[in-house]
Amino acid sequence: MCGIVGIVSHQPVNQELYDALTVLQHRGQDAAGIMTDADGRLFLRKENGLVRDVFSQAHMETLIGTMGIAHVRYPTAGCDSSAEAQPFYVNSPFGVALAHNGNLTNADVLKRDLFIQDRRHINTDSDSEILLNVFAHELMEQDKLRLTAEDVFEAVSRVHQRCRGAYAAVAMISGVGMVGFRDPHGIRPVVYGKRETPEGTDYIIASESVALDSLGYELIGDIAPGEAVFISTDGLLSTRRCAPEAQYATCIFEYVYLARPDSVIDDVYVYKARLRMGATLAEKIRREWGDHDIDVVVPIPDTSRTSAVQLANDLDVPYREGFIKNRYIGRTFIMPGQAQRRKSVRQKLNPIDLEFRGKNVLLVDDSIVRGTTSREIIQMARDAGAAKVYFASAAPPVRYPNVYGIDMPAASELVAHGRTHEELERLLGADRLIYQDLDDLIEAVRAGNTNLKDFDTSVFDGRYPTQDVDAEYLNQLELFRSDAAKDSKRRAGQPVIEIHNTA
Ligand SMILES: O=P(O)(O)OC[C@H]1O[C@H](OP(=O)(O)OP(=O)(O)O)[C@H](O)[C@@H]1O
Ligand SMILES: NC(=O)CC[C@H](N)C(=O)O
Ligand SMILES: [Mg+2]
Repeated sequence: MCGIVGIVSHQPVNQELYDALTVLQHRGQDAAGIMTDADGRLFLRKENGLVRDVFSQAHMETLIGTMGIAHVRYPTAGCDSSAEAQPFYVNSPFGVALAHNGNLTNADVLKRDLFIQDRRHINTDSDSEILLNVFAHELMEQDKLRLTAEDVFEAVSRVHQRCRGAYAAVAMISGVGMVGFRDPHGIRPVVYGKRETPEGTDYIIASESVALDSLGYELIGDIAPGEAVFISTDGLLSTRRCAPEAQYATCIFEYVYLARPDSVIDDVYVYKARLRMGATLAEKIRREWGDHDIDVVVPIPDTSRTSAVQLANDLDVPYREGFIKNRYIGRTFIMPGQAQRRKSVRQKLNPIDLEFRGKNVLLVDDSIVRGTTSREIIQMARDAGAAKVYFASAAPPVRYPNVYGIDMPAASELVAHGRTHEELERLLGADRLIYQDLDDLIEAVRAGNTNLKDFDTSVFDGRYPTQDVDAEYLNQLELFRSDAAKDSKRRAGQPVIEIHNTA
């Protein structure tokens, strides 16, 4: 999923970009980067690691300038080398840098076209470097010595014509300004906002509204599907719809798990959507299991808490924090490699056995993907003395790969893929397993904004809104990006020679 942010300010932007990245850390834990522009000179620091580890005091002091973009990465293409950390940069035209959240589904074709038609060089396997080069090429095609907002919008329109898949991006054109754009399905979120200062208006573009809240910016709105927002270096903002056929198909998994609950995406409060998920799940339990014998509802921290509170409330059953989370362990789902994920669940969560002993416990999670968390947790609840362990998921079974910026490339790694409900119950070791229905999930989100007609629900129903994902594409993806394929690459231990322009 990745987190992106860009700021055009009247003050140095280094600290604000850093602070925004820490607030977006939940979107990517593998690498982080900041690039700033000070009067036409660009400064870049990017490296693998968490935000707090990547930037030292010395780096921060060197990242000067009043315009900049930044990124936290969770890889979905290429590899996890620091050479593919973002922002990416090309020197022509004018010097362009880009940070991308999402995943292109026609990266191979684009890469070939860039080489053969556009005579551009791509140096990594990252689709984001491809996106940058398509954008830079189309800017070049405007053939202007001084680019205007209209020229930038034209280039974005051409990007929409050439690129397929998911992309929420922020790009900086040295000496010209900053542009944020979102693919015509609006699959990944991106918002923009402003802050009035005595020197003038500062602008921000970011993956989630929580970044604006924490920096004191006021939300102007979401960048709509196919829309672009341009802020010139002298602080003028303009927007344009750059794709005629644009229509919302926001990734519904953002509301289930990816986004922070205190963010608002496409006018829907993520927190309220999660409360409604808990309510519909409670309704389903009452409908199908009227004589349930649940003594206590226990969430699996962190993300499921919001749904679990509402579920417990509606069932009129006590809600208890039976698992304590180690606050120094990050999100396990977005960690690379299954071995690390499995180990992290045990390090991350520890039961308070008082809450389990002799009780019928309903554990609640936001989703079951590979089944890493649920399998471990159910066993931990039993070890802690639970009489019965039931398990509820606020999302339907995840059965299909994601191709739009979540690293779930292989159906075979998804625990619900090709398994019946009973098989899953047995495999996870639950006395009863309850999944949210897809229609209920959609309604739980749509209730916040009834203008949202469609969502990207591909991980639940295999319906890919970009309509270019077929069995052949998914087979290739599994071949190259499954855990096994990535592990064997890592084991091969090939050294990576990087291109950096840091001091
Ligand atoms: O079935 P799985 O493959 O285990 O994936 C699902 C789990 O992963 C996520 O938790 P994570 O620890 O990443 O983050 P959280 O602290 O935000 O809940 C999610 O909230 C589920 O608990
Ligand atoms: N999760 C994402 O948004 C990833 C962005 C891009 N595809 C990368 O791998 O770096
Ligand atoms: Mg979790």
